[in-house]
Amino acid sequence: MTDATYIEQAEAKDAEFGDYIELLKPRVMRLVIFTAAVGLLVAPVPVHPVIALAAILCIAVGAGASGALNMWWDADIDRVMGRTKGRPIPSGRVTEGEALAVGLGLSGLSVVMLGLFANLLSAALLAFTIFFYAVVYTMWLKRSTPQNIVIGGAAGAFPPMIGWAVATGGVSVESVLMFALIFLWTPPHFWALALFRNEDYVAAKVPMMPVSRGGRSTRRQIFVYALVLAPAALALGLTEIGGPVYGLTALVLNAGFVAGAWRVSRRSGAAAEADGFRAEKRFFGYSILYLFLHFVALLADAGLRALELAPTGWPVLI
Ligand code: HEM
Ligand SMILES: CC(C)=CCC/C(C)=C/CC/C(C)=C/COP(=O)(O)OP(=O)(O)O
Repeated sequence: MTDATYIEQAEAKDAEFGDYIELLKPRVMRLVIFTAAVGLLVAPVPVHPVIALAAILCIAVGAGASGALNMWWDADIDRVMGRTKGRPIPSGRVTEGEALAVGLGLSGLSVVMLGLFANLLSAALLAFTIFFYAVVYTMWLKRSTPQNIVIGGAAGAFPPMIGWAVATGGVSVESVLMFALIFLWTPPHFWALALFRNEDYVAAKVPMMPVSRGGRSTRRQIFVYALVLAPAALALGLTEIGGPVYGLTALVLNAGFVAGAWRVSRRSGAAAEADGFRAEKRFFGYSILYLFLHFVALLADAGLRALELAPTGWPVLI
């Protein structure tokens, strides 16, 4: 065998592994995993670092597995949409059978391992989250109602609650508010993208809000969700895991989010088309930063408390 053949084989093998990783939707899931990790780390019960790492790995594998199941079921519509037609199944690099096997295998493995490393509640929540995204959202709601991502978005909101359950073995006001933060954030996050990817969803006949109810209604709803999201985000700052960093961060970020949503809500479809959906694209990018920084701020306040540089809770600001 020549050197060139060796190199070709090595490259083909690497590419194959990369395709399986792509099935796990790593770009979206990294923020999901981060929120789960923060849920675990800010809980008022210390977790042994090895258990914490193992649990976060299990949640990451479970999240990836649910992504593979989503890609298996959605292969037909992914083939039609410009954004997704290069994915491993539509482009023929991974078969549907392989994606299903990866999805089911990793789902089972992640749930069992989390049960062994942590506790039953967190494993049950992980199993329910995978089921909710892969079955309730992907197989049922996504193709049947414009409220698909409102209800289905709950799946993306569970991870910090799973992290919290790993540490505490329970559910609390704090974990419910972290859930609410992501749950209420999901519609503005996704509909901003759906506005500038509308043609994809029309072609694939997926009844996303802009397809079913039109741009005007979607823009108005983005603003309404931003208004409801702000108090929920601020309320998290009033709990035991809130603190000065979170309080100030949430104030600034929510003012920006409401302002951005207002701007999007005031634009006509024609104006958006004319400038290439600049405001919608910016708002979508900002939505990701928004969620990331809320969880960074929670982590920072937990750090301050651990160093005994801040008392617990909101009163520190007053
Ligand atoms: C039902 C709920 C959700 C829907 C329908 C949704 C939809 C999407 C879509 C279609 C994209 C574009 C992805 C691409 O270009 O391939 C995206 C991007 C993204 N989403 Fe969401 N999302 C949801 C929930 C979440 C949640 C819960 C998180 C994190 C906690 C999240 C984090 C992200 C991130 C980080 C990106 C950017 C990925 C990149 O860098 O390309 N999403 N989302
Ligand atoms: C722990 C665990 C199981 C976490 C799961 C978290 C979760 C449900 C994240 C959802 C984020 C996501 C990739 C939505 C895409 O929806 P889509 O399928 O409509 O988007 P697509 O068109 O890009 O496939």
